[in-house]
Amino acid sequence: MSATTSAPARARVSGRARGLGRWRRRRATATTATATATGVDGRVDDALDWAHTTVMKFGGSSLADAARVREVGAIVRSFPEETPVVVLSAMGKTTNDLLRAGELALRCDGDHETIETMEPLVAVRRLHEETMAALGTDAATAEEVRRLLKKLEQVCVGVSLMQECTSRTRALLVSFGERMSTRIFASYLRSLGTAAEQVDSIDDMFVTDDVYENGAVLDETYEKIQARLAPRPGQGPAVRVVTGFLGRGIKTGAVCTLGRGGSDLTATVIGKALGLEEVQVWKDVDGVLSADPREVSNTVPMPFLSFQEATELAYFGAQVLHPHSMRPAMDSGKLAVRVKNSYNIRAPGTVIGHKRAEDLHKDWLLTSIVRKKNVTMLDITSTRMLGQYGFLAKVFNIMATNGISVDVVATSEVSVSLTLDPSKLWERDLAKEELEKLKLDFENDGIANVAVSSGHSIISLIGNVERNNEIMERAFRALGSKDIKVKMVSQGASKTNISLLVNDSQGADAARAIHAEFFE
Ligand SMILES: Nc1ncnc2c1ncn2[C@@H]1O[C@H](COP(=O)(O)OP(=O)(O)O)[C@@H](O)[C@H]1O
Ligand SMILES: N[C@@H](CC(=O)OP(=O)(O)O)C(=O)O
Repeated sequence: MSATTSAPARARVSGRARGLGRWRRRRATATTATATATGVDGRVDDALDWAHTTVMKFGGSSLADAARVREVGAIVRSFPEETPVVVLSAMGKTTNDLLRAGELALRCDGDHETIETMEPLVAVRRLHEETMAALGTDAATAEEVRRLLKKLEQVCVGVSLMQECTSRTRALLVSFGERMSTRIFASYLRSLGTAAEQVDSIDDMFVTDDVYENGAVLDETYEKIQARLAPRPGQGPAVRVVTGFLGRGIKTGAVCTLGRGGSDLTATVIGKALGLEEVQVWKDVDGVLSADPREVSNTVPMPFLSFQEATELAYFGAQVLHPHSMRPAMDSGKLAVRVKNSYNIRAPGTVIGHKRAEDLHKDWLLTSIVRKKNVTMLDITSTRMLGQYGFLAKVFNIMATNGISVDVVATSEVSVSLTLDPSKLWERDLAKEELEKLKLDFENDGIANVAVSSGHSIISLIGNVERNNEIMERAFRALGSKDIKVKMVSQGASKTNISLLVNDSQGADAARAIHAEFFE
């Protein structure tokens, strides 16, 4: 990475370096991985050395506008001894705007002018134009970004003419966000004298199955990343600025996303592919917090989380991490994930790894409280007699044939209560249809009677396996004091997570009461 730094940037970076000093010194000795990589021609190349590579992911919250892009540039350049791979999400709320543009286009009649002036498209264009103007983006990049903006408009015209916005189209629409942010950022780094190259992850790199808006990353991706990011003979090191969130479907060749928040997963997949020891995920909070800060005040950051805790937390609804993003790190055996705050770079952040460090948190009880809203519960009661075997097998078989995933389960011999993953039921009509079919499947087979109720919250308590009795006792005391009724309790075999079901209307109060009991 080039050492050329403008005066203001240098001042900022050196100020920060004091705060980052200890962490960086430790990183310098820790990051000595030498990966065995496969070359472009498929040859295994033992000489490839990723020792000076790190992966840094910045989400939309870190890239809200030109000022934030400058800050992110300063962070990237404050690791002069390394050549990072930078993974970026779309700027600010661009992904949401692009989805809204698709929806609105459906209500237009294909008229170019109406599409061009649609509010979400105007917002996307304005944000990217203003950012480029403020950063002095080079002419070639600005032209490329404008070409993308034009193409985006054409896709919206297509949606309004065809009068359909399919999952495949939505994936294509949102891809413009990451394709623009990475180009603008790479150009900005170059303008500061840092060699940088934009890389499209949809361009022979991330291969997914063909689930357009929630693609699973396929194994061939790992070799492709090594080939794509390998240093090129005769070229000096350059920061690679890679689009997060995106891949290409293996059969259709269509642009696919890795699901909302999927750039975290892009980063850990790259970290595993390059055999690294740490991936940094930069957010707008001081790490993984004890609860959602938008709902609970006085939250505190967790210094350490195990992969299992982080996965449970993400799966049960904490927006801070993508639910699948821990898997590549877990599989790699040596990769840790560090969550840092791009707005407060001195905060140590959260390290997510295999082992809880002995000296941290000896007395820890509860790690985090997560609330998942809008949950539907099924109460399934067997119509057969006690002792009937195979009841649960039949229940889960019916769930599987209906393609509905289950979150939390509590059973007795003749009945089972379970909650359904709300992401599966996000369209109202579909939810109704799916639920009715599900009920019929149970009742037609004469297996069970089903009662469906919605509007629940799952409060998940991620905590210390050894001290579950204490967690339960104190949580129930806190809920009791606020008169909050618990409708279902479930504790997984892993015991990392205790789940309590309450009414949505009491969900936020429940999270606050439990948080106050354990953290305040
Ligand atoms: N337990 C939690 N810890 C930290 N942040 C959380 C938690 N639960 C919810 N959040 C929210 O997640 C946000 C960060 O995630 P996200 O918006 O996806 O970041 P980014 O866009 O930078 O990837 C925070 O601003 C915070 O409001
Ligand atoms: N831009 C995508 C992908 C992503 O990871 O975003 P973020 O890092 O801002 O959560 C989204 O909004 O889902």
